[in-house]
Amino acid sequence: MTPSARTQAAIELLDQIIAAARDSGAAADTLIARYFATRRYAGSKDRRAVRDLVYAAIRAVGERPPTGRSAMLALAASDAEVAATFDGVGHGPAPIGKKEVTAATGIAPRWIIDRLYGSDLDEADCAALIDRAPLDVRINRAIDEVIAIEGAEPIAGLADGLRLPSGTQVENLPAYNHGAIEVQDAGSQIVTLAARAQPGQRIVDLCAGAGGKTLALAAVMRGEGVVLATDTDRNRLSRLAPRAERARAGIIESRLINPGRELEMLDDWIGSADCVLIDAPCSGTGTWRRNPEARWRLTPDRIERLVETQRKVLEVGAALVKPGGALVYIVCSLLDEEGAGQVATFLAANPGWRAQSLDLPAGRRHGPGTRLTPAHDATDGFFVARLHHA
Ligand SMILES: C[S@@+](CC[C@H](N)C(=O)[O-])C[C@H]1O[C@@H](n2cnc3c(N)ncnc32)[C@H](O)[C@@H]1O
Repeated sequence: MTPSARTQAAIELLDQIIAAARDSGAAADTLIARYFATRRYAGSKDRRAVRDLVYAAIRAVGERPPTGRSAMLALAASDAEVAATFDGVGHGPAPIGKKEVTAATGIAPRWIIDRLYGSDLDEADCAALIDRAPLDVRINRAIDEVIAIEGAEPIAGLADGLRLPSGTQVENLPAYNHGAIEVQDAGSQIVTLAARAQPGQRIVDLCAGAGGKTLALAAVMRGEGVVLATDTDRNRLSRLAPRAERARAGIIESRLINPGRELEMLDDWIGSADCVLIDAPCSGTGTWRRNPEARWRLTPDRIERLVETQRKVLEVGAALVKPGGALVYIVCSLLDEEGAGQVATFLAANPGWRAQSLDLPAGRRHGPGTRLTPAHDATDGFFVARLHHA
C-alpha cells in the first residue's frame, strides 16, 4: 500500500470506530481485525502502519469526531508527513480543502475532564490517561518454568510481575503457550493483592469476566480452597475455563448468574465467603491507554446506569461475605462517583462494615481506599477499597 492508501484505510476505519462508539458497537481492535480479514493484499507492515495512524488519530481527538476524515485532518495539522498523504492520487484521500472540518484535539470530552478534576486529578493526571500503555505479564508459579524473556524488566513490588518491551509478541512465547505467564496490567495485579488470598480460603470473584483476576487469586492459593468466578455475561465467562486449564488452576469454579437474580443463584454462598472481590463494571476511565476510543462512548446517562449497577453488585457481594470476612471493591475508573464516593455511600448505609487500610506496593490513599493512576504509578488507573465485615 502507498502511504496515501494507508491514510485512506485509516479514515475508513475511523468512520467505523466512530459509528461503533456512538451505537455501542464493537471495540476498535475488533473492527481493525475485521477490516484486514477481508483485505489480504495488506501486508503486516501496512497493517501496523494503518493501525498506528488510527490510534494516533483516536488519541489526538478528545470528543467523538464527526467523521474519520476530520479526525485524520486533526493529525495532519501537526504532522506534515500525514498531511502530504492527502494527495488524491490512486487510493489516497482527496487533497485538503480550504474550509474542511478538522476535529478538535484534546484529552477527552469537556464534561468528563470536569468530573475527573472534581475527583482530585490534575491536568498531568488526565493527559497521562491517553499515553501508550506498557505490556505487563504475571508469572504463574503453578507452572514450574524458568521465565527468560528478552528485555523483560521486573515491576517494583510485584514479585510475579514483568514489564515487556513494547511490541513483544506474547502469543509466540513458549512461556505463554505453557500457561506460565498471563498478560495482566501491573495495576490489575496490584489491586488484586487487596484480597489477601490465602491457600484454603473460599473466595468469590463476583464480576469475573474472562477471569484475569480469578487466575491471579487462584495462583496465590496454590491449589487449596476454591475461587468461584461469576458473571452475567456468558461470552466473557466462557473464556475462563480454557484459561484456567492452561494455567493449571484447578480450584476455579464458574457460575453464570442473571442480573437481578444474583442472590437466588448464589444462595449456597450467602454469608460464607472469606472474601468477595468485586471488579465492578465501570466507565473504564483508567483504561483509556488501552482503549482510547472508550472516551468517545461515554455519556452522563451511561455513567449513571453504571453507578446504579455498582451499587447493586456491592449489595450482592456484601451478602456473600461471612462475619470477619472482607469485600474488595475495584473499579478501573478514576471518577469518584464510581470509586471513593460509591464506597462511602455503601459504608454510610451499612454500619457493620469498615474500610481497612491497604498496604499495596503502589498507589495513594484516596477516601476509603487507594487510587492508582498512570501518571503516578505507571499502571492503568484504579480505585480499590477493602471493607471488613464485623
Ligand atoms: C471490569 S469487568 C471484569 C473484568 C475481570 N474481573 C478481569 O479481571 O478481567 C466487569 C464485569 O462485570 C460483569 N457484570 C455486570 N453486571 C454484573 C452483575 N450484576 N453481576 C455480576 N457481574 C456483572 C460484566 O459482564 C463484566 O464482565
